[in-house]
Amino acid sequence: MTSHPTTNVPPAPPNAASNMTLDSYRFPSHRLRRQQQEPGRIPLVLVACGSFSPITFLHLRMFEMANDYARMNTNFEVVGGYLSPVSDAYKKAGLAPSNHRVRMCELAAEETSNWLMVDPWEAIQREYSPTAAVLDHFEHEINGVLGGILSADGESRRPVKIMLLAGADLISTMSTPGVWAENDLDHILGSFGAMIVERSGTDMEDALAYLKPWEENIYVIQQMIQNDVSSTKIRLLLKRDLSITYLIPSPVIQYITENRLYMDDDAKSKDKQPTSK
Ligand SMILES: Nc1ncnc2c1ncn2[C@@H]1O[C@H](COP(=O)(O)OP(=O)(O)OP(=O)(O)O)[C@@H](O)[C@H]1O
Ligand SMILES: NC(=O)c1ccc[n+]([C@@H]2O[C@H](COP(=O)(O)O)[C@@H](O)[C@H]2O)c1
Repeated sequence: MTSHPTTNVPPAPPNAASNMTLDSYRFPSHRLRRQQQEPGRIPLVLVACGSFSPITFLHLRMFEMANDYARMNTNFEVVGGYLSPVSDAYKKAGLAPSNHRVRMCELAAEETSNWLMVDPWEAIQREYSPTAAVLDHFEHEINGVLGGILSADGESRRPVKIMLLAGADLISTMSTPGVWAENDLDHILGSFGAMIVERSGTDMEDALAYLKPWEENIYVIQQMIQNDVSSTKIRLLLKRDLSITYLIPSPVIQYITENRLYMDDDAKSKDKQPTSK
């Protein structure tokens, strides 16, 4: 008995993020709002950096929570949201090959949302890109190459604020010596800013204590419905041959099944070919 979908995952279109290489890379902007809808607000793009091995509903929920938070509590207008999977050079335990992680993020974004996108730029780099460099890349693409966004009255162009979207566990690593360069912290939290989703197991006050100099640029989002699904727990269930249905999007489950991901520790490093199914 299975509640998994039985149809095959569709192949990615040729111009999809998951088919891009360093040579063919183009910044995905198909869902980026090109004109503001609300005059007087500051246009905002949210960028979530992470392993996404695999992507879960909580990763997707973070964007919805941040969008609600921005609308209700700030003067920002969210005009786009990006998932930026880390490159294979990160070498974290449980990291499936980047082509698979990008495709899973793409399936999740395309199938469950009308505003989220996946940027494969970080994932396809041979070297690891620190988060500050990833945010610089978004700044360059959105405000440099695309020239920002058209104002609501259509009469001028405005720069878009780029902000990191992360869970509290990530922000708590910022006070761990040696994990983040001091300059990078200042660049991320001083120039860009961050929206932080609380996470059980992380004390928000402790996590923020070290980050006082930048507190005006840090927005803390409480989860009204606690969800502590994590990629680690999903991988654990898969290894034990237990169901992951209703924890991650069904096309992603289907993709994992078809590509036999997370079956054992070797599987992640062996199959580096993009799926052609
Ligand atoms: N349950 C959760 N609550 C709040 N934030 C979360 C949750 N799960 C993931 N995040 C955040 O999502 C971002 C991407 O994280 P990542 O892909 O490393 O996910 P993860 O589920 O924590 O992974 P792993 O279990 O492999 O360490 C991070 O900023 C992380 O803090
Ligand atoms: N120095 C840095 O820029 C730095 C340090 C730790 C984590 N990160 C980023 O945070 C994200 C999540 O990392 P973890 O899965 O290790 O929590 C990744 O995208 C990673 O690149 C960046």
